[in-house]
Amino acid sequence: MNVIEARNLDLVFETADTPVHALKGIDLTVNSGEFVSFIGPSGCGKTTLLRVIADLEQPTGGSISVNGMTPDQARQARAYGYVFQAAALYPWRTIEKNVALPLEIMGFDRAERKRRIDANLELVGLAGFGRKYPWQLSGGMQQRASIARALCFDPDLLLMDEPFGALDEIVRDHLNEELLKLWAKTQKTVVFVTHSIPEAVFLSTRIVVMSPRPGRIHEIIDCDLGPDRPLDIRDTPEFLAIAHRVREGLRAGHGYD
Ligand SMILES: Nc1ncnc2c1ncn2[C@@H]1O[C@H](COP(=O)(O)OP(=O)(O)OP(=O)(O)O)[C@@H](O)[C@H]1O
Repeated sequence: MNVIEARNLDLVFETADTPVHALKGIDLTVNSGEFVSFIGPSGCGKTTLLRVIADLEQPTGGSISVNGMTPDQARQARAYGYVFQAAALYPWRTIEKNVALPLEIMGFDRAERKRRIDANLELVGLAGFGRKYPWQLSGGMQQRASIARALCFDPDLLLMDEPFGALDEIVRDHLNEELLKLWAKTQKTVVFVTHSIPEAVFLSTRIVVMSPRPGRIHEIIDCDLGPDRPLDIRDTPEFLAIAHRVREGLRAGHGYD
């Protein structure tokens, strides 16, 4: 089943001076269970495209559906969980209270909230940390908590905007492995924004290479490394060949103007 279907999508931001053509002619289909990454230079529209899927921005042309609905209907049906660049946890709430927030808004009763909080903190490796406050956890743990919050109402689709961009490489590697396991276990569809070629190749089933001004899809690269990907797969010729294709695509799509 198609989870996301974008056709000839356009988005122009009207600004005080010149309009910014953030997305142009985007055609993209994401199928159920895929892990699709958007990669491209800063300002090419990766975040904007993710925000259009999440109904946080309105396209100025073309069409898009999410789970067969408009983005607005999909948002209201809680079709997706969204993970931001920064963990965006409320500092005055404990980790479990932060994870509980969407569940409170959706009206789950106390027992069901507790069941889901425990299950999702366990899933992201934070069992036992529910009573801590965000500032008592490392950056990587805070980002795991924000993933637990996005997963707690069990959406089929996870939208992730550079969730590990601010973390050091060792923590990032570890969370990449954990995310891959979580994806295999839950069978969710993931759309993931990144600047990192190794991260995109390690995680994805397909990589969408974008180019700037206006933001377009330059190329979509299949990443058929199979579901079992230990970190040292990054040293294999297959991995390096895909990384090379992505780098070439980025170079070709970039005007260096
Ligand atoms: N609300 C807005 N108003 C005007 N211009 C905007 C707005 N949001 C984004 N833009 C512009 O649209 C373009 C695409 O931005 P976007 O944040 O999607 O890029 P990106 O590829 O995610 O960048 P980065 O990798 O740096 O996060 C940029 O030129 C940005 O300045």
